[in-house]
Amino acid sequence: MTDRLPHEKGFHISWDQIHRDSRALAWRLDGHGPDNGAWRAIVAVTRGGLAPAMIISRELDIRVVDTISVKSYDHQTRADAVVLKAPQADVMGADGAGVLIIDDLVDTGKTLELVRQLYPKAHFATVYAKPMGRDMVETFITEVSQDTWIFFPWDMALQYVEPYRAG
Ligand SMILES: O=P(O)(O)OC[C@H]1O[C@H](OP(=O)(O)OP(=O)(O)O)[C@H](O)[C@@H]1O
Ligand code: HPA
Ligand SMILES: [Mg+2]
Repeated sequence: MTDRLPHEKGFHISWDQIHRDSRALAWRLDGHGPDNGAWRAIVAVTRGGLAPAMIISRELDIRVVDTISVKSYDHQTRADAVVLKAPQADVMGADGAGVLIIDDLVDTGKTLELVRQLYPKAHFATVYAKPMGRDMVETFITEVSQDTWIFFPWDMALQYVEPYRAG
C-alpha cells in the first residue's frame, strides 16, 4: 500500500500522540464558545473525527455529541464529497452557531467546505491541517506539508521491521 502513495512523506501518529494533540485542541477551544465560553454541542465528521471528538467532549464536558458522515475519499483517491448522514436538525439550529465541528484533519478542504455550506456559523476545528485546507478551519493544532500523508493509529498495526544495519 505504502509504495502506491503519491505522497513524498509519511507522518505516523500513535494513539498517544492523537490523544495528546486532541487534548491540546480541546484546551485551545475551551472558553471560546458563544454561551459564556461554552459550546452547545460537538459534531464529529465520521469516521476520522470520532476519536478526537470523544476526547474533546470529555475534556470540555460536552454531552451533546452528534455526527455528520461525509464520504469524499476512495482509499487515497479523491472523489466528490457527499453527505451520507446529517446531524439532528435541533442540534444544529438554523446555521450551526455554537456547535463545534471536529475532524481529524483538513487536507484539500473539500470535506469541510461541504459541511460549512450547510452550517456556516459553526466553529470548525481539526487536529492536523495541510496548507490547501488550512483556511477552512478556525482552529487546528499541527500543520504538515501538502505532500505528507498522515497515518492514523486506527489504520495501522505494530509489525516487525528489519534492523537498520543488516547483519
Ligand atoms: O480536506 P479533505 O481533502 O476533504 O480531506 C480530509 C478528510 O479526509 C479524511 O476522511 P475520509 O473521507 O478519508 O473518511 P474517513 O474519515 O471515514 O476515513 C479525513 O478524515 C478528513 O475527513
Ligand atoms: O493525509 C491523510 N491521511 C489520512 N487520511 C486522509 N484523508 C485525506 N488526507 C489524509
Ligand atoms: Mg474523515
